Amino acid sequence: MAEPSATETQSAGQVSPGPVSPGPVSPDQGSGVVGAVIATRGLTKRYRGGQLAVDGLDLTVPAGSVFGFLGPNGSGKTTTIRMLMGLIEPTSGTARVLGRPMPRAARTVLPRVGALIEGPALYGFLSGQDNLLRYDAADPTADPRTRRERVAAALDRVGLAAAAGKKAKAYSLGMKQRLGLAAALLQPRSLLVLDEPTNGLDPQGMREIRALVRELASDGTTVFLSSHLLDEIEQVCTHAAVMARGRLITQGAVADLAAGARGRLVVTTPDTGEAARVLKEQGAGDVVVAEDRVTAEPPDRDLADLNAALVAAGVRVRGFAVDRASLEDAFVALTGEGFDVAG
Ligand SMILES: Nc1ncnc2c1ncn2[C@@H]1O[C@H](COP(=O)(O)OP(=O)(O)OP(=O)(O)O)[C@@H](O)[C@H]1O
Repeated sequence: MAEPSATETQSAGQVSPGPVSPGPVSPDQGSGVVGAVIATRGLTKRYRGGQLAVDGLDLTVPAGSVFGFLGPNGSGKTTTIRMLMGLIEPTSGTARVLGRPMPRAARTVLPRVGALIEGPALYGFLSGQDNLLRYDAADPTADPRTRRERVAAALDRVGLAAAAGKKAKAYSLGMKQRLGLAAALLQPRSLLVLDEPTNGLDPQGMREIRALVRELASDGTTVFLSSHLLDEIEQVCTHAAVMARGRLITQGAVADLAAGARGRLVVTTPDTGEAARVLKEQGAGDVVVAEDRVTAEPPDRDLADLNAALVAAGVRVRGFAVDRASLEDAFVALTGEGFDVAG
């Protein structure tokens, strides 16, 4: 299968339902992982130029999760999503979505999947409502007699009912993204796949989309969303997988991933210079002084001894705490490098 060009990928922004009636699809059927909505084994993509974009990916997305697919730009997220959606063929390995192999079962699977990939393809000169009517009309399985109700319900679901008659070109970026989500929600979906849904949005737009994702997930729809923003994943997702350079670094419940890493030690003191010296002497790593605080990676020993050493050296300790570990700490601990986000 030929690789779609950038423009083809854009026009595939909404994966329109295929002509085949979906029929019952059990999420765990044949995936080998009970309850997995997405399961990949050794999934690999090498582009024609030789670029190894995805390398032996074993991904398991539990049913009902809000699953964050996290990684810096270029780590292989979009390539993975394009393989999951049957837009490109893997070089090797397998991908099952809703229990069926992709891309082979695309016509059966895609009607159950709402997708928003690389931004929605919208007609600016049409109203939000008319855009959705067109999307719905392009779906051969959609009953024209109930089209208006479906469109109204989708607009309502994403909070655009009041702006339904406004031309899409007058929408803010956040509203455009919400309209894209409404298009993905015209039919009942078992899975929503959102590629960087908050990319390019201002903080208000980001909040809107995050709130909407949480709400969509609350009715049990599995949501798979990619992001290069660690805090976004922490705020929205129940589960996450972390990618770096095409490889899976870790995956699991967000709480477990962060718990696997130690947070930073924070010492508040007027004697920062002396505190930094003692912390280094005691084996703390990456000691940083900022105003009246010294932060460091805690050494692998009882922190009570560390505090005692500070006090014994005459450091007046106002505060001594270990910050809650974040996913970023987990990423740094796992890869030995910072979560470098370009753009
Ligand atoms: N069509 C293509 N042909 C050749 N190389 C590609 C192609 N698409 C992506 N790549 C390369 O594959 C690697 C992974 O890219 P991919 O777009 O999947 O990453 P990503 O994590 O989604 O990043 P971004 O958020 O920037 O899209 C990158 O090095 C990229 O340059």
